[in-house]
Amino acid sequence: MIPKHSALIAPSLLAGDFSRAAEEAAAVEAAGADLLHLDVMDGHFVPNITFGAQFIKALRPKTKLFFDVHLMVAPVDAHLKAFADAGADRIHVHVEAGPHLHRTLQAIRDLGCTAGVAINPATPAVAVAEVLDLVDAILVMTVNPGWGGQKFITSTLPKITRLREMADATGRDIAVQMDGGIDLETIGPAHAAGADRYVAGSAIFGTGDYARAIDGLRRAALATVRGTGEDGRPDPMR
Ligand SMILES: O=C(CO)[C@H](O)[C@H](O)COP(=O)(O)O
Repeated sequence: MIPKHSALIAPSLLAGDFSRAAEEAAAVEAAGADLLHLDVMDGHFVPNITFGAQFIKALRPKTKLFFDVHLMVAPVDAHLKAFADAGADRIHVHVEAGPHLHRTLQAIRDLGCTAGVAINPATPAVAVAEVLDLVDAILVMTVNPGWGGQKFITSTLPKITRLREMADATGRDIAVQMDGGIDLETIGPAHAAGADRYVAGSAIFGTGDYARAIDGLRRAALATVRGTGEDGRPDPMR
């Protein structure tokens, strides 16, 4: 398969310095990031606890980056409005978080955000088939959610291709977004499999040069696409 899609880079603040969160957000914006990925963990759906809507609201005036909010939270419905009010542009919820995914995705849209459905490594692609009309992105977990700095699970690659095919079959422009263990080695195979946007924490915030890291990831992805003239920076709102 030759992906026709470009490569957007979404630094995950999870790997940044929380004591300087606003500076970190501004720094990746200046370094050429396409989106800012914000990982909200509840200590229940996943073992770790990070931050909530108040934190995101405080960050909102500090950067113009698209806020790509990943809720690893169950149950989630009662919290959606707080994240929309805080300034989320897209809210991803997990297919595994239940109990009424269709209602949850509709609620996100009714709040004025775009919706993404996140899918864990052990969950088959077909689990999202009935909600594709409600989402603008599929967030494919390429690690088990809960922590940054984990190893990319290569057995997720065939699922990326299946999800790309399912997304394209809708005739709508649905992003297929990788999350976890993305680095210079893994981004190429993920892109070749059909992904078009990439969450990267350690591979950006773990370096001393964010611009070089972001540019390197984008180039490494696009290098796998034969004949592309794309610059990798289309509209992140889609
Ligand atoms: O959702 C996540 C973990 O649940 C993180 O976004 C993800 O792990 C990114 O971090 P890294 O690039 O360091 O793997």
